[in-house]
Amino acid sequence: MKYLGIFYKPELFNKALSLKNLLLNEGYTVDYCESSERIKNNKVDLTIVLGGDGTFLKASHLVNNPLVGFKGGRLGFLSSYTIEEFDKFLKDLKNDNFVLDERTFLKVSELNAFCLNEVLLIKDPDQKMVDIKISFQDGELFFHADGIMLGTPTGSTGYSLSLGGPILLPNTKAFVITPVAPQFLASRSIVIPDNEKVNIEVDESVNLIIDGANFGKFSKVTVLKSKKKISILRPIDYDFTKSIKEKLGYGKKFL
Ligand SMILES: NC(=O)c1ccc[n+]([C@@H]2O[C@H](COP(=O)([O-])OP(=O)(O)OC[C@H]3O[C@@H](n4cnc5c(N)ncnc54)[C@H](O)[C@@H]3O)[C@@H](O)[C@H]2O)c1
Ligand SMILES: Nc1ncnc2c1ncn2[C@@H]1O[C@H](COP(=O)(O)OP(=O)(O)OP(=O)(O)O)[C@@H](O)[C@H]1O
Repeated sequence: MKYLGIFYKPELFNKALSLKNLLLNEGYTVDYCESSERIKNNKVDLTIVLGGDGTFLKASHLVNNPLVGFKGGRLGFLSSYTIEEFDKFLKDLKNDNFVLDERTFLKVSELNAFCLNEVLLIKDPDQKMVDIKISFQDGELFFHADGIMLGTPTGSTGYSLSLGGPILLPNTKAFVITPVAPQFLASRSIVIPDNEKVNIEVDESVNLIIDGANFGKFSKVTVLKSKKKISILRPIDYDFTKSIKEKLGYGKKFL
C-alpha cells in the first residue's frame, strides 16, 4: 500500500499532521490529509481515520477503499489502533501484517443512502406511540412502539445493543430488527437473513436516522443490503471477541 489518505476529527489536526510527516519520511505518498467531505470517492490504497466511531462512520460513507481507524475519541469500538500506536501501525504497514475485516452496508432505497450501523425510524419525544408494520419475504410483523431499528452486524454493538439487541459476529449474514420502547414485554429483537428486502411502514411521519444522522420525516422506507462494502484493516492479532471484552466488558473472564 503506497498511496494513503488521512481523514481526521477536526480536534486531531496536529495528530494528523504528525502522522502525515511520519508517512512521508517512510516514503509513502499521502494524497490527502482532510477533515472535510472532500475525500469523497478518492482512489487511495488506504484511508487512515483519526477519531472515534463517529469519524469512522463518516469516512465509511465517503470512501470505498480499505479503512483503518485510530481511536481518538471515547470508545473507538471500530478502531484498530489507538492514537498512540503510529509506530506499531507503520511496522504492520511495512510488513503487510494485516487481516481484512469486510463489512456490509444497508441501503435506504428512497434516499440511496448507505449505513454501516443502523437505520432507525423514531418518533419525536412529544409524538404519541406509533403503529409500525414490517414486511419482508418471510411475512410481516406489527409493533406499537416509539420506533423501529434495522441494524447490521457492525451496528449490533452500537445503538442496537443499548436497546437490548443481540451481538452479531461481524461476518454474520443477518440483520437485526429491534423495536424501540415497544408496548408489551413480548417485543424483542428478531434476526433475519441479510438477503431480505425490508419494507417499513409507520402510521405517522417519524424521524429517519441513518448512522446517527437525521434525514427528516418519513412514514415508509425500504431497506436492503447494499452492494457497497468496506474492508477494515486489522492487525494480524486482532479478534472481535477481544474488542467486545475490552470495549464492552462482554464475555470477560473475571475470576
Ligand atoms: N444509546 C446509544 O447507545 C446510542 C444512541 C445514539 C447513537 N448511538 C450510536 O452512535 C452511532 C453514531 O456514532 P457517533 O459517534 O456519531 O454518535 P455518538 O457520539 O452519539 O456516539 C454514540 C456511541 O456509540 C458508539 N458506537 C457507534 N458505533 C458503534 C458500533 N458499531 N459499535 C459499538 N459502539 C458504537 C460510539 O463510540 C459512541 O460511544 C449510531 O450509528 C448509533 O449506533 C448509540
Ligand atoms: N471529520 C469530521 N468533520 C466533522 N465532524 C466530525 C468529524 N469527525 C467527527 N466529527 C464529529 O465529532 C463527533 C465526535 O466524533 P467521534 O464520534 O469520532 O468521537 P467520540 O464520540 O469522542 O468517540 P466515539 O464515537 O468512539 O465514542 C461526532 O458527532 C462526529 O460527527
